[in-house]
Amino acid sequence: MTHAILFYCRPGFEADVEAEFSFKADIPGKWEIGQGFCIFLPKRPADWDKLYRTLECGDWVFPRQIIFVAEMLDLPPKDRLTPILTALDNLHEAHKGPWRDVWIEYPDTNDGKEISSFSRKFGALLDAKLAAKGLANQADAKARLHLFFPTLERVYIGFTRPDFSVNWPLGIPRLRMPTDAPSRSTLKLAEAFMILVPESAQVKPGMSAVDLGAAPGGWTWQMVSRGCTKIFAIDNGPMKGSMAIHPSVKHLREDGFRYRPKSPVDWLVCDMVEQPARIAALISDWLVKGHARQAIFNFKLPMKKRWNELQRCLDIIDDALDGAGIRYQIRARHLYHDREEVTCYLTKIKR
Ligand SMILES: C[S@@+](CC[C@H](N)C(=O)[O-])C[C@H]1O[C@@H](n2cnc3c(N)ncnc32)[C@H](O)[C@@H]1O
Repeated sequence: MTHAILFYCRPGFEADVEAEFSFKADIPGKWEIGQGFCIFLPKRPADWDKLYRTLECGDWVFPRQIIFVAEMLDLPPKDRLTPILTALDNLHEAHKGPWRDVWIEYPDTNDGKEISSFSRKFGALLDAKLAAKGLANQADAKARLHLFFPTLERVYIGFTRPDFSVNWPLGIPRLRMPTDAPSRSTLKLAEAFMILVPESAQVKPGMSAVDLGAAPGGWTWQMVSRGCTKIFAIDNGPMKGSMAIHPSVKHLREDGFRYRPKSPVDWLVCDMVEQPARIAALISDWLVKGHARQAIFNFKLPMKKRWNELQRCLDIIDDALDGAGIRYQIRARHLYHDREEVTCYLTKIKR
C-alpha cells in the first residue's frame, strides 16, 4: 500500500499548498509537484492515518480538495479497468469500501480537460461494476472513492471522508453566471457566501451594505439579489447595467480608504485592487470602529510567497481586533473563482 496525500489546487498555486502544509502539519516526507495538484509522501504511514482522521479540507486555504491516496498505478493504453478493479480488490481491509460516491478526476488544466470525456465514460463503466458488488452509491458509507488521472497512463486511488472534504468533483463548485450581473466577479462573492458564510449569518431581506471598489457592480448585484435594500457602492469608476439605476443602490464616487458610512451597516464587502496589508488595516478599522459587524473581502496576492503574505495580513487583523478586545472569527479560502487572490469572511463574535 502507498501512503500519499494528494492536493488539488489552481495551477500555479502548488508552492502555496506546500507552504500551508508545512506550516500546519510539519511532518517529515517529500513532495512531488504537478500542475494543478501536488502530492506529499509522508515518511511515516502513521502520519497519513492520523491526518485522514483529523484533517478537514474546508479549514484550509489553498487546497481545493485533499485526498488520501492508497495506490498509484501505471496503466496500459487499452484495458484500464481490469488493473483498477484488481487494485480495488487488493486494498487494505480498512479501505475496501463500500463508498458513498466514486469520482473520476483529473487536473484542472488544458491537458486535464482532454481526460474529462474519458472520465465520463470510464466513470459510468466503473460505477456499474462497483454498484453490482454493492460497493458504490452507498449513502451511509463513511468514505468517497477518488480515482485521479494525472495522465491517461497513470491513476492515483484514494479516499476522502465526506464530512471532512469538499463536496464537488475536482473540488470545484460550479456556479451559473447570472445573465444580468454586470461582471463575472459576481461569482466570487456568490462562492464566498456559499463556502465561507454559515447559514445563520447569510444576508437577510432589508439588510444594508457598503461595497468598496464596487464598479462595474458584480458584487453589488449579489447584495441586491440576496435581499439588501440599501447598498452604498463606492468607486470612482462607473456602475453598469441595472446596478447603475437600481433604487437600492447609491453610487458614491469616493475613495474607498476614506469613506465611512454615517450609521453602521450590516455588511462590508470589498474587492479593491490594493496592497493586501492596506486592505487588512482598512477592514480592521471598520470592525473596530463598529461601522460593520461582518465583512467579505479579498487580498490580492500576485507575489510568490502568498502564504507568508496572508499570515502577515491575518496578523494585522488580529493585532487590531484582539488589541481592541473584540472576539472574532475569520475564514480565508482561495476560491475556485479567485485568481491571484484569497477571499476572507470576518465576523465579530458576541461575548
Ligand atoms: C476588481 S474591481 C471590482 C469589481 C467589482 N467587485 C465587481 O464585482 O464588479 C476593483 C475596483 O476597485 C476600484 N478601486 C480601486 N481603488 C479604489 C479606491 N481607493 N477607492 C474606490 N475604489 C477603488 C477600481 O476602480 C475598480 O473598479
